[in-house]
Amino acid sequence: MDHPIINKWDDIKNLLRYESDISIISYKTFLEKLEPVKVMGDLIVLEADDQMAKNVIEKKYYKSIQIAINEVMGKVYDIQFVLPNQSLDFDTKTNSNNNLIGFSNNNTSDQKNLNARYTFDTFVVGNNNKFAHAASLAVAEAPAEAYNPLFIYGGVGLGKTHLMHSIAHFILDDDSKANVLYVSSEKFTNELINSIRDDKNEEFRKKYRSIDVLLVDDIQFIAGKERTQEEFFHTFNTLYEAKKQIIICSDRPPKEIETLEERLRSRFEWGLIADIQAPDFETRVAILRKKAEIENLDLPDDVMQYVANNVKSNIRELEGAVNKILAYSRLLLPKEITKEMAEAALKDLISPQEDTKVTFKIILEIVSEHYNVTPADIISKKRPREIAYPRQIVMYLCRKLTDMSLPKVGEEIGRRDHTTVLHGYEKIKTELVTDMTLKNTIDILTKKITGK
Ligand SMILES: Nc1ncnc2c1ncn2[C@@H]1O[C@H](COP(=O)(O)OP(=O)(O)OP(=O)(O)O)[C@@H](O)[C@H]1O
Repeated sequence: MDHPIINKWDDIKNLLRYESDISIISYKTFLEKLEPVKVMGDLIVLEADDQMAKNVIEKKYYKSIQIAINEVMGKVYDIQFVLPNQSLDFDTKTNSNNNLIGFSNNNTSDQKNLNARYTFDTFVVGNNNKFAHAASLAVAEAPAEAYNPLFIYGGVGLGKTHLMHSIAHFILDDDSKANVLYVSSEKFTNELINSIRDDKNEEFRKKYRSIDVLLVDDIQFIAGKERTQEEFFHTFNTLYEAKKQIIICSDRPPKEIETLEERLRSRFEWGLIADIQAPDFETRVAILRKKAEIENLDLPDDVMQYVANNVKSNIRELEGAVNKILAYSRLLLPKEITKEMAEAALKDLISPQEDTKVTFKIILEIVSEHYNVTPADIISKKRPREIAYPRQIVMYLCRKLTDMSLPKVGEEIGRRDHTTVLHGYEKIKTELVTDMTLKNTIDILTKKITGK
């Protein structure tokens, strides 16, 4: 496996060993042999020594491990534990879209490319999402019979992906052999580009046209891409005519996706369109309560209300706020979470936003998340390609999207010599002329950064 966590695994283990409340005997008995075997988006798979250790770790140490990982990697991951005999078929391929780093499990790797936490059970239903939730459940219970296609739209971080994964899990729980495929439109586009490049168009078609349930996330990104739209149109028709279920997500309704071909737009409107709005205060508190329950956290009511009152429009940020409070509480004594502590932990998050201008920090965060490296890695001196490359992308995007001078970008990124920044910028610019996959990725990153 090729992922930054490998180099940092000893630091994580040291935190568990020396800085947590875990006794040295427990550490040696259960945790010492724990090793990362795969990282997939926000999910880390850890291999436990044996069944007994796995059971105990799952029950008692999940949170401590998650916090230690967060402290070292600067990101909260979900964790899944496996046993050595559950070994999977490894490769070192990076799937930039789903951040799949680690194993490919033959034909089922895409099916497994689902976040185990995103199920109907963990989804809180409120006024903002009850229609989309009901529609998703109906589709999950009767694929291709209830509504086809199902088109879900809503703003950033409001639960569209969570609902899509819930549908996929529900269908797979019912029939583990169902051919369910979840992809983002970025992955669809990149696979198409690669299949054309490698003369494997037939394989691509075969893969996408033999699916029982196709879930495509962020469809708005295919707008303006003629060849992708053409291919998706035929995929859609083939599946639809074969009575297979199609579920599509977007940040806006079909009629507002500019440069989307009319024939696709009308197809997206054939079935049911359901929207998700920002949650109201009560739903935000209910989501926090659910998170506390699932993760066994002791979050006092006044803390939940403080967070819900201040983080309003994005559930990912709501969760991020809780994770920040947890990380903060771990560093301080007493560890008991209070409203004062929450205020201190969230002061950067909650202080009035300067403006919506594109900043270095936004570029850094979005690029690191996309390439599954930490912001700290990007501004470090490390040189492996999986870090150096996203660093060059950050340099490129800073030049393209901000008015920062070369020396200023150099300063932010920890390079005194601004010619390094110029070199990074020029390199990506040159590659963009011939590399369509990179172009697609840059387009998507730009849209995420600028919100346009
Ligand atoms: N109703 C909900 N109940 C519980 N958790 C939720 C709910 N809605 C969203 N979340 C959580 O918020 C986070 C963001 O959700 P998700 O990734 O599904 O958003 P999204 O709409 O797909 O965002 P994007 O537009 O960025 O792709 C996830 O961790 C998800 O579990």
